Amino acid sequence: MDLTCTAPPVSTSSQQVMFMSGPCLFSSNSDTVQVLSQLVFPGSDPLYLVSLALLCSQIETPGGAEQQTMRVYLRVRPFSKEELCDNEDQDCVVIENSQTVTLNAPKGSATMKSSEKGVGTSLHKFSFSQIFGPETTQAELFEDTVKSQMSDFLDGKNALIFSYGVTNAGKTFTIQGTPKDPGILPRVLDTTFHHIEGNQYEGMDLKPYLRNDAQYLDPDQVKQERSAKVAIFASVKEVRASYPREVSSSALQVFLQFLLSPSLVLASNPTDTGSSQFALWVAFFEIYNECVYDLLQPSLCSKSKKRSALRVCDDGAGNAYVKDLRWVNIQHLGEASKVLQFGNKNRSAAATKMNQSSSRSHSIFTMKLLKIDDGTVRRISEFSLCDLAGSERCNKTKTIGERLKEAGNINNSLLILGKCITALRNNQTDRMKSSYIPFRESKLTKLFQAVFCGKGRASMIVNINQCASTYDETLHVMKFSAVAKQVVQVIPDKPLESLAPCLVGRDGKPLVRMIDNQALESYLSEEELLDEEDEGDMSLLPQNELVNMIESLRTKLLAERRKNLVQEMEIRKEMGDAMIQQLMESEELRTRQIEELKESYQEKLENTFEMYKDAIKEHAYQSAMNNLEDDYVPLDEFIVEQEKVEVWDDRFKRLYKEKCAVERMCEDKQQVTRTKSALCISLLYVISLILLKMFVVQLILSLEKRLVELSETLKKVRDGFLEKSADLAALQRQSDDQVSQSQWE
Ligand SMILES: Nc1ncnc2c1ncn2[C@@H]1O[C@H](COP(=O)(O)OP(=O)(O)OP(=O)(O)O)[C@@H](O)[C@H]1O
Repeated sequence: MDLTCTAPPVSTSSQQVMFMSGPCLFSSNSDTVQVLSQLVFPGSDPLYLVSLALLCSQIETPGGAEQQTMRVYLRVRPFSKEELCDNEDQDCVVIENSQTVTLNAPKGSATMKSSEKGVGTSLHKFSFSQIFGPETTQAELFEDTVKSQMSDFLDGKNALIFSYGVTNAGKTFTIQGTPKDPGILPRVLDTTFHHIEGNQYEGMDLKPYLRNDAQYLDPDQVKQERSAKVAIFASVKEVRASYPREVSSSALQVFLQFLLSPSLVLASNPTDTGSSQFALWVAFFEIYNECVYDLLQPSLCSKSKKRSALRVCDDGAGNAYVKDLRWVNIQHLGEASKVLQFGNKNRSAAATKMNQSSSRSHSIFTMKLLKIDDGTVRRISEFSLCDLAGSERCNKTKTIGERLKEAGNINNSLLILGKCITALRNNQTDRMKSSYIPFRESKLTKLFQAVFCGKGRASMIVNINQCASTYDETLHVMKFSAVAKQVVQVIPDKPLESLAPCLVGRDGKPLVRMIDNQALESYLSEEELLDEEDEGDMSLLPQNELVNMIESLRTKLLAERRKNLVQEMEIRKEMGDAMIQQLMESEELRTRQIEELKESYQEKLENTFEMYKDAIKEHAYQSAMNNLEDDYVPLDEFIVEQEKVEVWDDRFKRLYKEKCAVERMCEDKQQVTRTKSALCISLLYVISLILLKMFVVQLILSLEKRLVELSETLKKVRDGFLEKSADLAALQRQSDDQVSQSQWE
């Protein structure tokens, strides 16, 4: 019986809530799970609750939902010639059997150094769902890994494959391959087209909307879709024309031949498509530095335009989707290859513009298969292939500036992915413990939360190389994958056909919706229906029994509430611890980054200095070379010139000699002059001496004369004195005589 209703503005998932919460699907224990999971992931959708309930309450899976650990495959790529020349082959990776591999630390690796110090071991053993050695072909890998997910996708279930590994380990080769050796993605497309062949919906008026719904397009919108598609394909033609003809055409031919080759179609019987029709829509985007960029936006090709980041939004039912992402309807394999080429071209163009290598971003190619019956979308299944960025850590890579930021973001999103996987695993192993799962902390995990939580099957292909130089990083990748391998996934065995997507119109408002009652019944398990009957019986019980039952239920409820409270407190504490831990880790990371930044600046400075030195040397050399070119003369002219130079040289020498002679003469003359002068000076000196002597003699003579005169004068004075004295004496005597006479008298 078909149930027709005018759907209220709610999404598919909110209708799932109705299905779940009607009959008593969960035991009291699983009710706890529901409360808890709403605490941990507010808005998480009920299908996830089913999976969590299965994990936590150990109850049998209703309707036979399948539980299995996540499939983790290992692919070891062969050595390149250069790597062999560089002595990278040191038996680091030894494949023991199809599921076990041993890693031997090479000399000089950090692991070996730690083991020599007694910390850890140099030998590590890992097991995988399956190991693919260097000789594995792309076809073999596809057969043994993707096939089961491929059938899931065609049966209406979701699938996710992501390739993980260090840079240059072969992730892109595995996902996309090369034109001559196509990888998983072209093979998935090939198989899908083979499956829907003859039943393709050509209307292009039913398009994916939000995460799980579909939108009805009016003729104008269809026209817009067609012209956008034409623009993309036209641009791809231009790309092809820009390559040398023989290369582009032959490579493309091989790729298209591959795509069209029936031999590569899945060996399994394609599911019977009945009268249903199918539409395949694809999107291609990348996450770079925690920003989502659409790789199918034509504007990206123009050099001047800056590409704009898209938002990751919630559809209201806990499902993340990329808002305004371009979805392209593809009708055949040729179109698929063009879309892929266009996206890759955009990716490398953007990478060049931003000076990044494409391996620095996570690229995601998503296909949505719409199953359409009588113009109504019955179900939508999704297949995403995610080529993760290289997993190397920033302490190894010499990262500066933008590189550091990008390495930080890559490491962060991979770290969050790792944390989600670890938390999922922990929650599953210790069911009393519900750790916070940080899906919403990175765009990558936010987008794939639904798949991890039971809305599809995820598998991981771990790519490694065998190089000794990247051993430590490879070991890190292997440890991460060992955790991933333990995650249990709950995959509903039925397609979500009963939860038919909500069909919305141009304005995004829901249109009339059909619900297949048969599918609805098949979705509700026998147990659930029996529960409903039990509920009916209860009303017939006597009043006292009902009162008792209410009492016991109240007691149970109180006990549950108490338990919930304790668990909530534990969760809050764990979340707090996790946040503190994360803060400490990010602090440590920042410190390390600053240290590295310092080191790298130092190194950069030294390099720049060296560069300048080299440039100056180069410049000097170039100038010398240029001068050499400018001054070039033929040999004959050179000899003539040389002879002239010799003549001039002789002349010059002669002149030089003459000049020297003249100089010598001048010098002699000067010498004579100097001698003459010296003689004159001597003569003058002698004359002056003579004159001086004469003057002195004269002086002496005059002094002598004066002395004589003075002596004479003195003599005269003395004589005069003597005379006078004699006179005086005579006078004295006279006087005495006179006195004596007088006395006598
Ligand atoms: N299985 C393989 N067989 C042969 N060649 C391979 C294989 N895997 C990878 N290669 C080659 O190794 C090189 C590196 O591979 P690829 O570019 O896929 O690495 P990657 O991990 O995607 O690197 P990045 O993270 O930098 O994008 C390429 O030249 C590729 O062709």
